[in-house]
Amino acid sequence: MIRTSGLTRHFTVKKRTVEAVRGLDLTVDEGELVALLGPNGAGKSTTLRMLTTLLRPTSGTAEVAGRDVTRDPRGVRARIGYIGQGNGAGHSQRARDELLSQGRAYGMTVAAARARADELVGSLDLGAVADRVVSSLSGGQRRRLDIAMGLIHAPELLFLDEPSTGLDPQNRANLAEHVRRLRAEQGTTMVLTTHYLEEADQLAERVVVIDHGRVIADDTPARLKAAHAGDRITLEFDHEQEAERAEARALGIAEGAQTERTGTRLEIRIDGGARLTPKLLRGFDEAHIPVASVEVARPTLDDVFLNLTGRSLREESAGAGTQERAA
Ligand SMILES: Nc1ncnc2c1ncn2[C@@H]1O[C@H](COP(=O)(O)OP(=O)(O)OP(=O)(O)O)[C@@H](O)[C@H]1O
Repeated sequence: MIRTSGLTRHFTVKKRTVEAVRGLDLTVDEGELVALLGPNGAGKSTTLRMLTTLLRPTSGTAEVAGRDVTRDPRGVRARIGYIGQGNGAGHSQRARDELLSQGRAYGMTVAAARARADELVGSLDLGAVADRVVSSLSGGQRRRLDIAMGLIHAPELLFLDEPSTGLDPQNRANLAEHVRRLRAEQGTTMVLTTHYLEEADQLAERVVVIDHGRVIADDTPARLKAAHAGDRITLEFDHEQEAERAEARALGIAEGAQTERTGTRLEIRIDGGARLTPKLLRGFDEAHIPVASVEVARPTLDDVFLNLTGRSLREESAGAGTQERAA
């Protein structure tokens, strides 16, 4: 469904070259639900904009839905749906009419557009708001309408750029549920970008981790976590000295463990941490090191990112949005 080779895009900002996407090789098969995950500025939107023909690659090739993005952009556009970041100003049309206009813009007959709009209003749970003007819809409803608009012409492939940005956690979960259902009901191949770790983890069958314009990992969330991150055991002690002794003891018990000590806290990363914890606690007990508290956490995609780059995706996303842009 998508095949890119060495896809690259540079921008020139104040005589400096920004390498937004550098030699991206990506394959997405029919029916997949893939998330491009990365911090702000990683190159996710630029990749999506090249795949949807909104931006010409500097070099490399991309074939989308069987057409080349540079040689046949119209052919690509006819076969895909694209939902960009946010939709700006409110609209004075009713939601259902907006959908019908969109269908007509794609050359559908009134009857076909109406039938398809009804179907999408049903699958995206828009029945209660379909006759309201768009500007009066909530963020979550608006986002669902955006998705319906992107799907009106029944594209084989749907691109969603940061679909849940700006939504509260409940609406985000709700949107994820709708995306999953759409996939199940309509079999549309979907590629979405996100910097929400939980969203990528729960929604996508495959996560492509992008950093500095390159793919640094590409697999199912479960396999990424198994390959790149262990469980995290966090221990608290009453005194720093105890944490120090516990660290030495832990390294003797848990071979291959990675430890990090901050004051009275000791963090241990290791595969199978949950099963190892009782053994560790027995070891500390034997050495007369009293443990104040213990917590075992399964790895997250953030741990994967941390392991691959030495940086946390959470911190990067929190401090987002200060990059320069030019047209
Ligand atoms: N039109 C542009 N002009 C100049 N630089 C740009 C332009 N668009 C993107 N960039 C730069 O390219 C890099 C990648 O940006 P891009 O928007 O693709 O990242 P992203 O991963 O989608 O981030 P976000 O999560 O913030 O949307 C950034 O350094 C950005 O500043």
